[in-house]
Amino acid sequence: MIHLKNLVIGYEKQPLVKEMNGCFQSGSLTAVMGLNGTGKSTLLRTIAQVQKPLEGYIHFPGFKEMTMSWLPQLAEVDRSFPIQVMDVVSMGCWPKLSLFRALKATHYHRVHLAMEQVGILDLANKTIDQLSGGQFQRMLFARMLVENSDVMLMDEPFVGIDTKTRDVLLNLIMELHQAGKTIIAVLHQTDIVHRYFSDLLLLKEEDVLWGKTEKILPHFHDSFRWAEPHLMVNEKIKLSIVEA
Ligand SMILES: Nc1ncnc2c1ncn2[C@@H]1O[C@H](COP(=O)(O)OP(=O)(O)OP(=O)(O)O)[C@@H](O)[C@H]1O
Repeated sequence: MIHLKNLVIGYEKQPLVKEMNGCFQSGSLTAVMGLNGTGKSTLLRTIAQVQKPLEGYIHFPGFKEMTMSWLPQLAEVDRSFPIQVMDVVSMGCWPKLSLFRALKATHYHRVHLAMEQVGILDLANKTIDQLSGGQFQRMLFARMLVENSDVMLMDEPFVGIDTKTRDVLLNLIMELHQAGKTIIAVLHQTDIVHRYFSDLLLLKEEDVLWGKTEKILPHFHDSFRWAEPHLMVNEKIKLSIVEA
């Protein structure tokens, strides 16, 4: 469980939203929504402990040795670095390796499997500057699969990618959820949140609403009447895992 207690997030002593209290249960699937600039990414960074809260704290009861991984926003990542796809995905093994220890056959097997799951095996030897947005996101997702952490934080996983990639990643998120991972994802797509995410944390100006999606989502529509049509995805999306 991830417990937020009187948590205030922000920068330079300026809070972004009201204090937060509540829990992400282990194995829960939570969407974080809100208008631009309300603090969604800041909340993820604070949970990941790369940023300090202004007030309050986060603790992790029930986890003995909790591991956490992070899927960054595509726009935040430097895509010009001269490195191959396979090397990026292999980085997912690093947190579990002691310093300077080489990858073993089992690690390579995991890397291979993850690239296969996201459909980028044929891109293994390409450098990352040769990838499309969707291929790049699949690669970052494969790295996260290799990390296999207890908690997975995803910052706008479906922005800047094609619908086919979105469906592949959404299927994998559902599989990870069924495997018991705790998933917290910043999302803008209300129909995906409505259909697939059981819990919703909604950041509104000066307010935080948190609970079951069916109760909270209508409040998002209140503040989002001007929702950008291109962010609303096709209702015909087919997900094998959900329909099985
Ligand atoms: N390092 C920083 N220092 C100061 N202010 C920052 C910093 N990073 C972000 N901010 C500001 O904090 C606010 C919240 O930013 P954040 O990226 O968390 O919002 P968001 O809800 O994720 O937005 P979006 O939907 O546009 O990604 C914004 O007004 C932003 O300009």
